[in-house]
Amino acid sequence: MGQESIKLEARNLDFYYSKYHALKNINLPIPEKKVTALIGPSGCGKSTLLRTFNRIYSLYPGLNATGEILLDGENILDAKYPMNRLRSQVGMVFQKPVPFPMTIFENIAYGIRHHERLGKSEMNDRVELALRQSALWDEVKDKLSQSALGLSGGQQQRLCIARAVALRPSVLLLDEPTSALDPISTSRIEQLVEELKKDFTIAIVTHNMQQAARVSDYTAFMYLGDLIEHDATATIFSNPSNKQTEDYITGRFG
Ligand SMILES: Nc1ncnc2c1ncn2[C@@H]1O[C@H](COP(=O)(O)OP(=O)(O)OP(=O)(O)O)[C@@H](O)[C@H]1O
Repeated sequence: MGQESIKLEARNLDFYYSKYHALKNINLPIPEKKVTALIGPSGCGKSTLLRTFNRIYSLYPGLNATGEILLDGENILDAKYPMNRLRSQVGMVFQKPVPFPMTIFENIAYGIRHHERLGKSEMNDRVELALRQSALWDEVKDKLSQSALGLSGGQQQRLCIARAVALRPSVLLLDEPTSALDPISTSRIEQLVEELKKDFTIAIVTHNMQQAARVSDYTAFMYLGDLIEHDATATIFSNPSNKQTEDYITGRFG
């Protein structure tokens, strides 16, 4: 690891789906304003780990995390950590873009209203900024009052990113954000991730190793609920220390 400051950090993190032990003693620092990729074969726990970072699992009974996840040094797993604050600090974007069945403008404004009261012109500015930050503004500025469902898949995914950044989080979690998209839309999202890391700390789950190599600064390789290796992306892809990591990145399994 370099000298970056650590924004988010899993410490001795275990996670259970009822009795199933899905994450085993995970220790992972996520440096600020960098991209950290989580990779590993299907079922290794990448999405589970990403979801613990915003405690989304706490919506479901029977799921349990132990250990700590520190966000700016505060443990977000602590029941006293306010969920509202967590939701505004840590934004999430899912695999399949799911815009709300509303106008493009309302898709962004809706979430903002849950957290803040803004006047009309302030709201307009915030919506515009979010759309600019997501590289969507030029394509939608003349149709903000049209339904978001009329956008292409790639545009819908950038709208979902806009919806997340509109709440001004410090961390963005991206769960296989391009796996439902064509190559051109994928490449736009990858460029966007490069831009977004100037303002946000990003963790991205991807099953696409070329994507991890292209977009991330750090890569964590997981296998069967264990974090096997975590290092600078260049090191993981050129000189991994662990044999399992090497086998995975060279395509020998997974
Ligand atoms: N809601 C759930 N209830 C029970 N077990 C679950 C649940 N969700 C995931 N699991 C199990 O936890 C393990 C990790 O799943 P997870 O989705 O985190 O893996 P992943 O690495 O993201 O896989 P993929 O690349 O296929 O999405 C798997 O064995 C999975 O079957």
